[in-house]
Amino acid sequence: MSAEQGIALEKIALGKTALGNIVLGAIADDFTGATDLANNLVRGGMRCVQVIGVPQESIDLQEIDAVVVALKSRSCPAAGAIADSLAALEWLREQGVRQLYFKYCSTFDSTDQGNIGPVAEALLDRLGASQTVMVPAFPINGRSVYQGHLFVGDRLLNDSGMQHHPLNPMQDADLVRVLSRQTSHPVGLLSHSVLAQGAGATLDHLFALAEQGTRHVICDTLDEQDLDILAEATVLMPLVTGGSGLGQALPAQYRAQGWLEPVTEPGRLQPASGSALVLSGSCSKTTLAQVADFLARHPNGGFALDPLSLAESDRQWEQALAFARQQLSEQTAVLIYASAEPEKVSAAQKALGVARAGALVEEALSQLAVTLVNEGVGQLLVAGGETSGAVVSALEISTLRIGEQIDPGVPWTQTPLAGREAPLSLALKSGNFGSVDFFTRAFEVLA
Ligand SMILES: Nc1ncnc2c1ncn2[C@@H]1O[C@H](COP(=O)(O)OP(=O)(O)O)[C@@H](O)[C@H]1O
Ligand SMILES: O=C(O)[C@@H](O)C(=O)COP(=O)(O)O
Repeated sequence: MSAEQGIALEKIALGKTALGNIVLGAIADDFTGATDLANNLVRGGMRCVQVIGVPQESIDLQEIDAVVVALKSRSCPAAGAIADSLAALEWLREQGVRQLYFKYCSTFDSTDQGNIGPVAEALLDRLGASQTVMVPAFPINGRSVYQGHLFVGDRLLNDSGMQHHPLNPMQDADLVRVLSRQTSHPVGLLSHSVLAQGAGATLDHLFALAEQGTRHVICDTLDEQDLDILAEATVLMPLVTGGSGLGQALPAQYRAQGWLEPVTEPGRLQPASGSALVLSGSCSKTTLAQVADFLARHPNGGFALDPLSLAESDRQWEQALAFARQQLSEQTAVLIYASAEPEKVSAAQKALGVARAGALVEEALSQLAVTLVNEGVGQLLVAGGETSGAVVSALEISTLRIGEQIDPGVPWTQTPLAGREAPLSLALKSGNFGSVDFFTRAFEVLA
């Protein structure tokens, strides 16, 4: 980036963001997404803390380079998502962050009603900024964008399994079109042919779009090198948005700006203790394969929950609890899951409604987590973004330190819990992340 471009960028966009010691403040629309971003920042050499919601009390942010505020704002009505995101923005500004990052899903999880467009719009307005980039790509996990179309591996988004998502079925891979349905402002494209010319050409294109009033720019991204170019071009923007991929490239740019000190082992945690439990409310294709792999290894180790039974009475929940207690007392692996194939999910949703079916599952898994953690579970793996949000809220967790990566996008984290001497080790797995043996291998990483 030339000096003129840097100055011009600050002039058109830097707005009123306070400059402080914390380099990056992020607002994540779900809890697994938050740990995914935090994981990449830690791997980039940033000392990072994840807070659950906007902290009500002051927290110690000394020797912290990045703070990720985890919200549950992906699937709620847009007005609530905007209000929560703006509250997070205000809190982060009070901490004096240099750059803001709105983290959403690498599969652009949203509906025509929002929430990505309306939230990005509200954040730009509040910052007095004129433009932001949209970078959902996460190449190491197979998410890439070409001519504005999102791919998962070699499939277009709408053919990747995401078209069956229980809460936000993604039936259009053209992100310019998807986002245009969520905002009244024009949506631009940074195509790969421009990006390939480097950060200078990228910035020129962004400026040209800004002059035409284009506030949101979907960015093509094929690989890690593209992320590096995007990070170089956007390091001075007040607000960037995307999946966690851009977060893996930004720390090097912060170092180049002289904003980061070198640290050793930014992600070291205490040794894990207590028994191990897996709870899964994700119905994503990857999770379904992980559930099947676990059940093949432990034919008697799994208990399936069904929202239709949960709606009738507490009986199935009590059976699940008894099953988990028995398995844990025998120190055998245990998985409680509601994860089901699309046909089964739609049947439950038809009978109960989408929201009620989801809420019943989330409540059942959360209450199992609360009971079993109280009884000695110390290593808890939760699969699913909404599911993780529900479990973490029920456990009244307020902060997470980020530790070792299990697979790209999923680290172990640790949190102190009232009434427990040792911290709880917690892994929050995004639905579509992780290798097929994730439910087994995650605990080997901790051992
Ligand atoms: N069998 C089921 N029928 C209907 N809804 C379900 C079922 N199992 C899980 N759900 C709901 O589907 C949603 C899955 O979303 P989430 O936890 O974010 O998973 P992912 O990370 O795969 O998107 C949750 O709200 C969950 O409660
Ligand atoms: O960016 C991603 O893909 C993840 O960080 C994420 O947000 C996934 O969401 P869930 O699949 O709902 O966990």
